[in-house]
Amino acid sequence: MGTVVETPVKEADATVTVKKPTVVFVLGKHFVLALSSVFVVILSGGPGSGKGTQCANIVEHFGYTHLSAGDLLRAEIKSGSENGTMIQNMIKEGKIVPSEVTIKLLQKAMEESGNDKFLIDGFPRNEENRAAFEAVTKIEPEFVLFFDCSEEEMERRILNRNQGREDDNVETIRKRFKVFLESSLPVVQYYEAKGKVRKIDAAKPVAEVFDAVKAVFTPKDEKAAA
Ligand SMILES: Nc1ncnc2c1ncn2[C@@H]1O[C@H](COP(=O)(O)OP(=O)(O)O)[C@@H](O)[C@H]1O
Ligand SMILES: Nc1ccn([C@@H]2O[C@H](COP(=O)(O)OP(=O)(O)O)[C@@H](O)[C@H]2O)c(=O)n1
Ligand SMILES: [Mg+2]
Repeated sequence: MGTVVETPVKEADATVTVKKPTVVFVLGKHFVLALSSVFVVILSGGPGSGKGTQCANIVEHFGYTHLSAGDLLRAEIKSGSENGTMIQNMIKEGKIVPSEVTIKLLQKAMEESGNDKFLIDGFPRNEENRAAFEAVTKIEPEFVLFFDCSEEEMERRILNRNQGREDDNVETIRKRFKVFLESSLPVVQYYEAKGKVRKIDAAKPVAEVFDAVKAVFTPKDEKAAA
């Protein structure tokens, strides 16, 4: 994780170890590590556009840690957490879980990973997600990979996904498409205005999509040398 200087910080009777230049601040009664020195890439795109599939490829080739907001929320349901029922109902309805819940899961996963390069898949999904994440973590993504795919193709893929997901049915898919258009696309537009969006034609076969993804991750000087 780069050069790490460990500094003990004391607050009340809690002691945490901070890795510089990480910033620590207090949210409610809990310490929250703001991992402002990490390298974050956001993956956005409609449900079924292939985000998870390409994340697995990126992890293998470029050594990132993959954090899927949906996977973290599904694991939280399985863990028997007090928020489990609420999360399950939101997912069944295709609604976005309150940011506080998702951000805590993301932060915990980042802190436990031991890595400093993250793919954040399926987050932020609305303006509330984005603003809360930035306010709490101070993390600014390096870029946003946007997977562009037609609803027709995404629906076909989801109905063949076979992962036993409760939201992979026509009724919920339609709701998720609506949420994507109304709530998630504006976030992509926000990053677009900052010049951070790298748009990928995600309707192509997996290997071709990965070729396009690889080109985004490969530093320019390496591309010139190749
Ligand atoms: N480029 C592709 N072409 C065809 N099928 C794909 C492609 N990418 C992913 N899939 C399949 O489509 C389904 C949805 O992909 P997934 O990676 O779970 O998407 P997302 O995380 O964006 O919802 C999976 O069954 C996956 O195997
Ligand atoms: N930031 C997020 C991401 C997912 N979710 C919930 O989790 C569901 C599944 O998300 P996902 O990322 O696993 O879905 P896919 O795009 O992979 O199909 C969403 O439809 C939301 O109900 C959320 O509430 N907030
Ligand atoms: Mg996914």
